[in-house]
Amino acid sequence: MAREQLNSAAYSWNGFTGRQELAAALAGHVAGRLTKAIAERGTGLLAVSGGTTPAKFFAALSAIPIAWDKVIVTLVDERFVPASSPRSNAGLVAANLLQNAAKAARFVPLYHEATSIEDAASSDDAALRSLPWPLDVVVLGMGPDGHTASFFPDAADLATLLDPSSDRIVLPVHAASAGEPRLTLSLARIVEAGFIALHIEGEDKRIAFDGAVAPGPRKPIRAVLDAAQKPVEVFWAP
Ligand SMILES: O=C(O)[C@H](O)[C@@H](O)[C@H](O)[C@H](O)COP(=O)(O)O
Repeated sequence: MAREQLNSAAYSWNGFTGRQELAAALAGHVAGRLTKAIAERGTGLLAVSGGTTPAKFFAALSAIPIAWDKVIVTLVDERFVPASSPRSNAGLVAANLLQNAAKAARFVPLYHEATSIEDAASSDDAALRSLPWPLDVVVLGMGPDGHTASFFPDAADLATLLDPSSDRIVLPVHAASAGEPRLTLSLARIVEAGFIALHIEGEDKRIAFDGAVAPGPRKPIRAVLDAAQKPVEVFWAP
């Protein structure tokens, strides 16, 4: 269990001594919340982030024998690349999460060929409306710059991405620091989730998180903490 628990109104800190211990604990929490959702409403809706951090957590979660055939997995955000690209979050999820018991889950990707990122976001927005919102579980990552999802500090139209009253599900993102155009869930859909986990590892990210919650210029992760309807559960290991 967590070695260090600090609470505040906006988040609960769960510190672990090792990354494998964190992965097992986070996987257990997510599996439990999905099982509860399935019992309450017949399905569990999970959104996960990509990047380099989640692989151990995905592997641990994939092996837990819950009713995966009643789980829908989608992405918090996606790079505007096909699943075959090494940059693809859909590819990361396919290789690490949709394995073992979790192979039975339904996966809803964000990327598909389109003439522009705006067109892709609009068609995603229409297509994902049929999912059983709100999210039951969302697992966020965070960059050293305090971005989460694809809410990059230098994103054009960042205010639209962070609008807690938005009725959008998927939005397009243009941000020089992102590497390529992105598709992202809106903050509004993220903060209404039943369980919001923030999975970060390493001293650099702990320092970045501490900086984001301290007084000062508001970083995107702080916008999520401020708007979340329940405390965000932070899972951190060195
Ligand atoms: O597509 C992505 O990259 C993610 O969704 C993004 O929000 C990620 O969680 C952070 O950038 C942290 O990435 P790392 O895990 O690689 O540090």
